[in-house]
Amino acid sequence: MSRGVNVAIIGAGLVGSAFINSLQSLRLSSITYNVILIARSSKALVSKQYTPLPLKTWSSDLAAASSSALSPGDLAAYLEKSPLPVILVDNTSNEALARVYPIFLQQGVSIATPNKKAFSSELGLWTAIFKASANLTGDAKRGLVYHESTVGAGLPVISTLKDLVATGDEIVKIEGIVSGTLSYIFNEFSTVGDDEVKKFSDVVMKAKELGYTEPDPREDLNGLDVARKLTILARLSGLEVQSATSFPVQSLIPRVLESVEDVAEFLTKLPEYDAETEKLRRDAAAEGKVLRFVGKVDLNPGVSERVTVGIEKYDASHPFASLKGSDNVIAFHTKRYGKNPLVVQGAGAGAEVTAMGVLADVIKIAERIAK
Ligand SMILES: NC(=O)C1=CN([C@@H]2O[C@H](COP(=O)(O)OP(=O)(O)OC[C@H]3O[C@@H](n4cnc5c(N)ncnc54)[C@H](OP(=O)(O)O)[C@@H]3O)[C@@H](O)[C@H]2O)C=CC1
Ligand SMILES: N[C@@H](CC=O)C(=O)O
Ligand code: NA
Repeated sequence: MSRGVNVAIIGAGLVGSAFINSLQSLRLSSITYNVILIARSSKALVSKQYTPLPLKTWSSDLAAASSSALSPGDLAAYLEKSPLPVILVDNTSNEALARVYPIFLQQGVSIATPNKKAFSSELGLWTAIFKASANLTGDAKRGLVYHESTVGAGLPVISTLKDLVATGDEIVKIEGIVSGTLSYIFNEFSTVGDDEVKKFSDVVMKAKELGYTEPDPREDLNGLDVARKLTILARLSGLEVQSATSFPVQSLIPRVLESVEDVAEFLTKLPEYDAETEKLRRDAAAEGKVLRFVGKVDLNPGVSERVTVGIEKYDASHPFASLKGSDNVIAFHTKRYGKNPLVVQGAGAGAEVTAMGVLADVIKIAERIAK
């Protein structure tokens, strides 16, 4: 007899839509995935009897839905009564939802998510999440939490790091380009040869159009998105990083625009400050170098700043200089791998590759909990 899980999907934007489409085309699965809830910020489709929602028409059904989005409390009450094990798929970047993960996990709801907020806010939330989960406790009444797409989208970054640590390897240093947006921006803006010089603000707009940026692109430009990812990598490596703002992070937001509240106004004004980034690009080019936005976790003894995030200059011959598109590259320097780091590279942003990571997590959870 086939086993099944119920799936509740919060967030149906770029990643959420791609996730629902990928879920529909799942093949060769012995597990049935019943979607019982799909919500965006103002609307929700909810199956009151926990029967599967029809997925072919989900988008128009959601647009026509009369229910407003559920509060985290109402969502928890609804999921608690599910007759099958439940996986909550959080495809938002909402912090309030991330903060109630411990409650969902305690009541047995598992979570798969690309939302970095839960894992990169204060250390207490990270600890509460894993204490409440079955990941650490092994308590089958609790939920599991998987978050591969929080770093490097669908690239196997989190799973690789967890495997290294679980098998007793020692992390020495992790170094990489972990923002699809900033990778794309600098790969286009600061190129080897620099034949055709592009405006920084034009490339930012293009990255937004391509769906690489956070819902608010300033979270990419101010370095916070990279800082959040580095916080996650550092914590998984054993460093008790207090928060994503507890180490040096370089921002690319012009100081004068820091106080602008509205995103649209910010993007309209950004071209007025192109000269600042253009100078950085030209100075690097004069040394035969390119600019790249890099994050590092350094566990070598004696290093004072364990985690750093910012612009670095690289020779044209360096592997970071020849990255393409939104590619991420993450080098794991470990005791076992010695002088040649384990390197993971490929598209690190975009709806399809991010949804792939989330769906792979959902499958891993379902294989453990389906009934
Ligand atoms: N895009 C990418 O390449 C990658 C994204 N991620 C992460 O994936 C997540 C989603 O990103 P993306 O799809 O690009 O973002 P979008 O802005 O396209 O989608 C976000 C969705 O979340 C919904 N939402 C926000 N708050 C709530 C809420 N309180 N209740 C219900 N729904 C809510 C929005 O509703 P509404 O439609 O009404 O606005 C929207 O549908 C983010 O955490 C991001 O960091 C991770 C890796 C790569
Ligand atoms: N905005 C992020 C999306 C993935 O986390 C990025 O550009 O990498
Ligand atoms: Na990943």
